[in-house]
Amino acid sequence: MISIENISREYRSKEGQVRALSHINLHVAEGDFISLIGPSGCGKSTLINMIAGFIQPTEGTIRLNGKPIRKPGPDRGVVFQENSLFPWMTVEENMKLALRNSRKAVDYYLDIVGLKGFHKAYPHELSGGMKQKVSIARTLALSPDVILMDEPFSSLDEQTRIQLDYELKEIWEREKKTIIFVTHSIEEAIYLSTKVVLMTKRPGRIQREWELDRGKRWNFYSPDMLSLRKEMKNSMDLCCKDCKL
Ligand SMILES: Nc1ncnc2c1ncn2[C@@H]1O[C@H](COP(=O)(O)OP(=O)(O)OP(=O)(O)O)[C@@H](O)[C@H]1O
Repeated sequence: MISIENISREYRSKEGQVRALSHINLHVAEGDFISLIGPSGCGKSTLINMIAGFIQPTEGTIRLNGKPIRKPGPDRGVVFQENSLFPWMTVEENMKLALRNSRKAVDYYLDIVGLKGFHKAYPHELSGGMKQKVSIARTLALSPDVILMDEPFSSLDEQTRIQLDYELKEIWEREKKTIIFVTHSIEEAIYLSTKVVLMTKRPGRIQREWELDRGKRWNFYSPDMLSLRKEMKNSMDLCCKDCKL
């Protein structure tokens, strides 16, 4: 579905050229849940922003269903870390912006994220987790081919994040979505993904990929989670001795 072919990206800044990503190759199949992990500044957001079409690669091509990505489009939905709702609009109004006023679709997708009955609430009346659920509902309602999520739960407390991870996994399974997800949490990546991709420190390259069992029910504190976490952490320490995740 998505083919990332030999992508590199440089930025021009006051300090000169910054090479953020170098020769990234990755294939995402329909129904995959891919998590990108790696040290701060390794280019995870850069990669997501290129798939979204917000920025262009310096070298290489990204294709969606065979066509090169040149700009943003409705075939890709993006969920950001926070603050993507208009504060002066109710939940329903925020969603209708995306949905061209379909009340039925608002009801359907609010129900999916467990926010039935919150139509008339304003963002300031919702918790952080609920706001992120509205952002997810709005993105789902657009029926994109792929959903790009850049640290969507990182501003939430741990308990809420674990709850939203659980709900996102249910939604992904039920709605059969393709998701690319950026996180700093190895456990979250293992819990959610069909594939975890570890990137090196800048310039970001792919260090290692782990294919995970699609149907597995992970427990955050079970021995298999802890041993895989350790393996991933060791790989990361090897590729960037002085970085922290
Ligand atoms: N607009 C820009 N201009 C110049 N440099 C940039 C720009 N955007 C990103 N960079 C640099 O590119 C590198 C990759 O940044 P990016 O935000 O993609 O990393 P990241 O892995 O998502 O980081 P984090 O985990 O901290 O969110 C960083 O060194 C960053 O400083």
